[in-house]
Amino acid sequence: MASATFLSTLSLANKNYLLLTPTHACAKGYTNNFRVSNLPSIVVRKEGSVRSQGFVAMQEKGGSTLSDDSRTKTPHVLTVAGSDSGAGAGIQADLKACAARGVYCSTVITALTAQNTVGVQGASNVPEDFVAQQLKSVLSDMQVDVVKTGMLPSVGIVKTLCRTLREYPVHALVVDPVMVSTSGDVLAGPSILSTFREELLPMADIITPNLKEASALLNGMQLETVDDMRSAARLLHNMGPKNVLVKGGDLPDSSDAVDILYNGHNFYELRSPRIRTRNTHGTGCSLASSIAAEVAKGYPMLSAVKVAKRFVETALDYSKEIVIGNGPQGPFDHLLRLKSHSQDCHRQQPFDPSDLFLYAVTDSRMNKRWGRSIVDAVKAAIDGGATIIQLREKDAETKDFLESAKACLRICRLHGVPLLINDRVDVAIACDADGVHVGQSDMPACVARTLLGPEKIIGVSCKTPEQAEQAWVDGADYIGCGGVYPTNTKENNITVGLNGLKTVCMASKLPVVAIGGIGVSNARAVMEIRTPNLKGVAVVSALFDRECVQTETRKLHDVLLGSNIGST
Ligand SMILES: Cc1ncc(COP(=O)(O)OP(=O)(O)O)c(N)n1
Ligand SMILES: Cc1ncsc1CCOP(=O)(O)O
Ligand SMILES: [Mg+2]
Repeated sequence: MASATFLSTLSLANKNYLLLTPTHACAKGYTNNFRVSNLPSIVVRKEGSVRSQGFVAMQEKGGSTLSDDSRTKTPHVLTVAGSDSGAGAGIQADLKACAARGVYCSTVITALTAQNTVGVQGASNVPEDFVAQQLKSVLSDMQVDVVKTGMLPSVGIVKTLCRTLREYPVHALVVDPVMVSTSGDVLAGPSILSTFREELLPMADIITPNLKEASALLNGMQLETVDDMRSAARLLHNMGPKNVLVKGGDLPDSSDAVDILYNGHNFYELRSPRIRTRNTHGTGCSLASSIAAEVAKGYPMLSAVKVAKRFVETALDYSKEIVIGNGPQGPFDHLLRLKSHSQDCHRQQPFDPSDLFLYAVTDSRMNKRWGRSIVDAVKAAIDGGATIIQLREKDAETKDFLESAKACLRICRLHGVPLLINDRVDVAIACDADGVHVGQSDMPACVARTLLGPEKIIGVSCKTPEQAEQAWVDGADYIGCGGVYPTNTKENNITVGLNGLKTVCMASKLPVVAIGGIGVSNARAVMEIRTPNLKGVAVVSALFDRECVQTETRKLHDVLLGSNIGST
């Protein structure tokens, strides 16, 4: 029994853990995973001088152990690097990469560079003692899991870093041996090489040189083939780092990007198609930071490198057309969003409840019956005055649905009409639709919100005030209430009538659109229930089970305008 050794219990992720001092743990020989009474496993590690003032608990996680304290389980990377005023590389890239990978990132700045997409116009080193002060501030206070290094512009700064890391050991050290910027400007001169070799590399868990850096560290060795990269990785490994990733991005005549990872036992050739883009500034920093982030989360090195490489490739691919700066090497977008924002047709307006005014909901069977494509149906509805479109394609194959959705989205964006997808949150994400509509037995709105993010529109079908309240709590933007009248479009649908609609409207904190059996003949009666949050009508058959969608939409539009309600 360990009852005499534990001081208290620690709650992490709703589980209780025993908390032991390093002294107790070591006295008991608890230097590895163990199980005490009915509490879950804990690993306790004896720490260096600063950490031993507190208690360091380490949660068992697939055999991998990372430090943590009782206040937070956030993985933490400290980047020690230079600032890039253009924000494509350096500290700024590291912060964005870590944020994108969901890891906290603190920063020690070693140099300021005046830099843009053209090149480096100036650089000013931070004094060594101030680098030391920054390191101490972070490492003496925060539980850093992984230190990642970038631009280390002087021998003194490298030595300061190594000294501080011996004083404040961390779980892992990722060294990106930055020497020359992508524009060809020197960021750390040759004088630094021997200190790298003798002091920093032996402490590293991984180093990530590109061909030029690997060659510089190996006294100018020529690196032109994948075999050369393997030889370089082996020679660099002899200098002491646990892993070496030689990046072959500059390898001539290769349609693939080939990197070689060597851990002293095995070589891994990591190949991926080369992404043709000018926006590659900061890829090295971002890759190293992403590796650090994955290691901080507890991944083994091979997985960390694979995930990091995939992340950077995806970001490059998403960003291949963005235009930032006039120089030859632009930055890329770590958060994978700039691409869609940069498109002229991106929906720029937030959700406007008045968009619910004339809500056209497509139906694949009706379109088939009338021999029209979904795209033609959507075009006609917009031409007739529809103010929002929902694709409700119950029978479509996913691949076809996605293609149609993309085509419809282009039309909707041209006309400033929001496009929502019924039921299929996956399709909405894949085509970057403006939102989704979900029913009571579809994906819960709160889950859809998590997947779609804060900006997308989410509608929920509600027949009762309780459901309307839940939709509000779940973060929906509007509710659809019906069937107001009997309908053949949706099987076994309960009709709530005008009274049911009114009851839900009165209770709802969200704007409401009425649905079910609504058309030219009864739309006015629906709008005349006169509750302020009833904003419009959603219609399927009265628009799409007709010969001319545009004419029917136009007629309904006129009726709604005539009712003069809900249009503001
Ligand atoms: C605007 C609007 N309101 C209600 C519905 C119905 O959604 P749901 O209850 O999920 O039923 P299906 O449409 O999926 O059969 C809707 N689609 N749109
Ligand atoms: C999808 C749906 N949800 C409640 S009623 C309904 C069908 C509406 O179709 P129609 O407008 O043809 O009655
Ligand atoms: Mg549904």
